[in-house]
Amino acid sequence: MAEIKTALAYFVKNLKQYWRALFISLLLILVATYAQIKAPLYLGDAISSLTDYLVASLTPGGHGSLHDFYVAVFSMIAFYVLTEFALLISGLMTAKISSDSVGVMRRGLFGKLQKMPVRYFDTHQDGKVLSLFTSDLDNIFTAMNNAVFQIFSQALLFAGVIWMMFAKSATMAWVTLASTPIAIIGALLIAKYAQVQINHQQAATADMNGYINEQLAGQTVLLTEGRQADSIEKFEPFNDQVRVASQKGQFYSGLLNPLMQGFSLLNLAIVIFFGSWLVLHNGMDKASGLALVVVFVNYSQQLFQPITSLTTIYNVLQLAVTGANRITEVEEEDDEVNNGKKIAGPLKDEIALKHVDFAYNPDRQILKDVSITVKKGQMVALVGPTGSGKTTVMNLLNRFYDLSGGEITYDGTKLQDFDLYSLRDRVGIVLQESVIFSKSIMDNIRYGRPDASLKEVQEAAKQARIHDFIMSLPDQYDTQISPEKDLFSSGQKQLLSIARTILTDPVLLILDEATSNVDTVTEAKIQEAMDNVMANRTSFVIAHRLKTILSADQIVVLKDGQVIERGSHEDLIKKNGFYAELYTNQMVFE
Ligand SMILES: Nc1ncnc2c1ncn2[C@@H]1O[C@H](COP(=O)(O)OP(=O)(O)OP(=O)(O)O)[C@@H](O)[C@H]1O
Repeated sequence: MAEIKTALAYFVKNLKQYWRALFISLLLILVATYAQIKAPLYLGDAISSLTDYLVASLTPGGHGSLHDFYVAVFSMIAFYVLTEFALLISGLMTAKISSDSVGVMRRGLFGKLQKMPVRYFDTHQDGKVLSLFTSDLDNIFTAMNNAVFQIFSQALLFAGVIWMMFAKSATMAWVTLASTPIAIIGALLIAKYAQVQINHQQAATADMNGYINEQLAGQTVLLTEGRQADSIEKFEPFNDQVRVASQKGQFYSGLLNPLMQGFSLLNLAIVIFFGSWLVLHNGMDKASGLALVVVFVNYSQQLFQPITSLTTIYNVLQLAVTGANRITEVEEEDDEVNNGKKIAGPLKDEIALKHVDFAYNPDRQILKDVSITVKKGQMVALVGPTGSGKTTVMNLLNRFYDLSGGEITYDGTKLQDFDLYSLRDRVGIVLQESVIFSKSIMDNIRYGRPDASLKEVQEAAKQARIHDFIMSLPDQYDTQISPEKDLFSSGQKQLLSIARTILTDPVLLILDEATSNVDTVTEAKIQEAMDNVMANRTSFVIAHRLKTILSADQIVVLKDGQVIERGSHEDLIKKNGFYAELYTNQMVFE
């Protein structure tokens, strides 16, 4: 019940701006339903007036008139045309309302994701976040487009037909309704079984997608290790699960229509048989009797249409309710906290981490009492074994997470006191894994400063040592990059992100040195590019190749989240501790 309440609240929120169109659309359905249940009455009139005419014509000396017959036939046609016309317009309006409102929902969800803290993306699989857009919003669209209005129109039709039948003849109405309870129970049972199978099918598909995702992500390892046959063999059970579940789902859903057809025919037989019997034994005149049976034959068919539709819709609605609940869950997540009012300006003095403690999860502390000060224009290098917390320090400087203890200050002001976006505007980050967007090279470089001119972009690319490569491409800076057209090696991608960072001219630079194996020429270029971007800039560098940080003003050695040594390269070598050992080991392999 709570699920339905949440889903309703979500729909009301996103549909309220369309209330006028919705109202007109529902009104049209009302008109269509009224015309649809009214039309059989004119069919009855037509038959009875035709019968009267025939009887009169066959009586010697009598002559009948076809006037009433024509009126009835034209009225019937007019009502059927009205039905279809109103349904057509309402259908078109529904399609527009559904696509517009799902567009609003999509925009709302996408906007919400942009405001989420990094922690949310750490703890949620990309595939699951994406399925909110692909699967959940699609289910909502299907439900809105096909189901929501159908419920209204079919429920109205069902009630209207029953009302009309009783208005016309209560006895015949009871005869027509006699078999419907069994039909409704049968339809509900089938819908319930079909739902169970659809749930199985969805779960099996999610498992299979997870497996495919993992295998595709690890394709290179899979090929190198020659595990293709094993990968295919392990895929089979997942595939089988989906196949069996979808077969069963289709079987139960497929049963519904024939079963309802069967009930409808049975009902038709009852109506014709008992109807004729009643007419014959109730002393009704033949013309009216015949007309009454024909009218009820029509109603009996109209009665079964809503039962079939409503049970088919049930499954569609179920999926939409689940989708709306999943999206609401995301929308209710807290936004990234941004209470600070101060606007970060150019750095005057220093950035300092003071006794910083931090944990991603409460049960495991990552940083313990870390203190680092970097003066304006200085370069601090962070070194340490893998998992020692280097990237974590960088994440905190950009306020991707809040601290558990201690503080980080920017010219003496705590990071929380700054407006988050102004702070991040001042910070430039070059990550190990460079991010490239499906845009032109030009737009990729000026991603952080979309108004930059070609000259400025080229200057940044020159400093980043990637300009010559770009100029060697046929479309140069207009070259479009896409996942299918991966022109850059990982080293070149890092040069491109260095160019992007140079262009934004950040006050504080965070640089995570690429660990990927790049050739020596590219490595030298990366080094030059890094030197260029760091020149006269306050910077934090995570260094993996220690020879790149020999000139750092301060080297901070982290181990298990704690600072164990600090000083210049010479100081640390003299100290002959952890850093000296690390350095000596690397030099042996260089
Ligand atoms: N988002 C996260 N959620 C939970 N734990 C995390 C998260 N990111 C990192 N950790 C954990 O924090 C610890 C420090 O990780 P971090 O990435 O800061 O190390 P690092 O020194 O940068 O390592 P590397 O040199 O391998 O990049 C690791 O034990 C890691 O498992």
